[in-house]
Parts: sequence; structure tokens; C-alpha cells
Amino acid sequence: SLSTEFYSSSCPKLLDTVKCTVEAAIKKETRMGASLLRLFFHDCFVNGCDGSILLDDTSSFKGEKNAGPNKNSARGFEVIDAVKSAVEKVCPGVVSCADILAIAARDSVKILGGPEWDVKLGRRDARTASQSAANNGIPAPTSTLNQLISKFGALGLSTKDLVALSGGHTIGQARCTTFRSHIYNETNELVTSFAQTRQSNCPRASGVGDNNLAPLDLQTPASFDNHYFNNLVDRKGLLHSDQQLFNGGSTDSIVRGYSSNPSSFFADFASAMIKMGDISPLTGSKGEIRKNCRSVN
Ligand code: HEM
Ligand SMILES: [Ca+2]
Ligand SMILES: [Ca+2]
Repeated sequence: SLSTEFYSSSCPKLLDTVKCTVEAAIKKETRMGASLLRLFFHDCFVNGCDGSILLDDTSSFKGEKNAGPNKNSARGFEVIDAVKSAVEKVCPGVVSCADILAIAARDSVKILGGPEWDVKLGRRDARTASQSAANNGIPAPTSTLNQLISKFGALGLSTKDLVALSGGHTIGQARCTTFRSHIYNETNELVTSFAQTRQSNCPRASGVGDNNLAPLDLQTPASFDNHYFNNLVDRKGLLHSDQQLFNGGSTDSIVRGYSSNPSSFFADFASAMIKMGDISPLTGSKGEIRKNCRSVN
């Protein structure tokens, strides 16, 4: 099983090396912290946290990068490459890409002001990836609350984990195409002024402005805080799936709790990230330690 000490003798400089490269990337572009956090989520939800999302397509298999939830959307692969080369310089052939992603996600949250946790390590890298598993496993922004609960439940994550982890939307951006129908057709769930603000940069007609960006947290998209939950209580959730967490259902009370008590959100987010990081890792002699995160050895 995974352990926080996994590389302490085989690569004592690992954590400092990763942090240094992630810090530089976030300094260059704040949004990168959000993108790295999301990459880890999209890895863990497809055959576990095994670095599968990092593999480029080849002639013999279709990887996950072009699955619906990732295409024109998942970003940060160059940063993971940069971290991997820095790590290979200090301890060649020792550290998996899956673990690098877990550390990069943890560091991103911390650098942007969120909670800290000791990251468990010892994952190995998959030798394959699955486009169809990515399409089926990663929840869509059109999901209902029940669909979200069951997608998380299928991976051993509770309803509370679902709400806490959705708090990842306290940072980062979404494209118009992912929230258009919510801001035009579900205005009954939203405060009018918010729907209007978002409509102003996301035209109603599909195909127009599809890639225009809006912040997932309208207040502090570059800080990891609990404002995402305040927004939901104020009926200013950007995605349909966000507002589903506070729309008269069973999760309203959890959202209210996190909106009034930031430290309970931080504590629950940290434990849910550790739980998500534990989803079916490859350990022992399974998988491999990739030399290049984009391809199998
Ligand atoms: C609950 C189900 C979830 C759904 C339906 C969902 C959906 C989405 C969508 C549609 C986007 C915008 C993508 C784009 O327009 O390109 C997004 C962005 C993002 N998601 Fe989620 N997400 C969910 C859960 C999570 C979780 C669990 C995390 C992390 C713990 C997370 C972290 C992020 C981050 C940080 C961004 C912004 C990325 C960036 O700016 O590059 N999401 N999500
Ligand atoms: Ca995976
Ligand atoms: Ca925020």
C-alpha cells in the first residue's frame, strides 16, 4: 500500500524538486495550479491514479487525452513533463509519473492558499489508457445530484467527499460550452444578475464563443478558499453540476456547513484528496516507472 515515506531513501530530494518546478509554473500562470489539480482528479477517476491520463495517443490505442472531458480542456501536461525531467536528474528511473501528479496537485492547492497534507506515494504507472473509461468515468457538468453521488460512490467516495472535492472549483476556469445551457435554461436556479453577467461573455448560440472562459468561483478564482460554497448558497454556481449541490437536495446542509466554516472544508478536502489518491493504485511489480510520462517504456 501507499506510504508517505516511499521515496525517503530512494529519492530524498523528490518533494523539494517537484515543489520548485510547480511553483515556477504557477508564478508564470496562476491558473496552472487549477489545471494540475484537475489533471490528478481526471487521472484517479479512470482506472485509478496510475498516470493513464498522461499517455499520448498511439497507433495501437486511443488514450484519454482526446476523451470528451479532456479534449481541448485538460492542460498542464508540459508542466508534468518539466517536473519529470527535473526529478529524473536527481533520481533517474525511480519516481512514477502517477506520484508526480499526486505531489503536483497537493503543491498547487497549498501554493494557492489551501490546506496541506502529507501525500501518500508508491504508485506505479499504467502501461495502457482507456478513452472509453474516461468518457464513462469522469462526471459530466450536466450530471444530476444522484448521478454525481453514484459516480463518486462507485469509486468508494462518499457524498461528503463529493461535496468537499467539488470545492476544487474554488480555483480555475470553465469554457462557455460547459455552462451555456445552465445560464440560459436554468435561470430559475440562479440569481438573475449572475446569469446575465455570465451570458454577456457566453453567447446563446452554440458554436459562438464556445471557448470563452469564466471563473468557476466568481469571487476568488486564483485563491483556494471556501468562496465556491458561498457562491452556491447565493445561487451563483457556474456549472449545472455545481448548483446541483445546493438546489434543495440532500447535500444542501454540507454546502452550508462549508460556506460558514472554512476550516471544516479544508480538513474534509484534504482527507478526500488522500482518499481519491488511494483509488486502485498499481503497486509492487505491477505497471512500470515510465521514463517519459507521455509514453510507455
Ligand atoms: C463533481 C463533478 C465534477 C464535474 C462535473 C466537473 C466538471 C468540470 C468542468 C466542466 C470544468 C471546465 C472544463 C473546461 O471548460 O475545459 C472543470 C474545471 C475544473 N475542475 Fe472540475 N468537475 C468536477 C469535479 C472536480 C473535482 C473533484 C476537482 C478536483 C478536486 C475538480 C477540479 C477542477 C478544476 C481545478 C478546474 C479548472 C481547471 C482549469 O482552470 O484548467 N473538479 N470541472
Ligand atoms: Ca488513471
Ligand atoms: Ca476561490
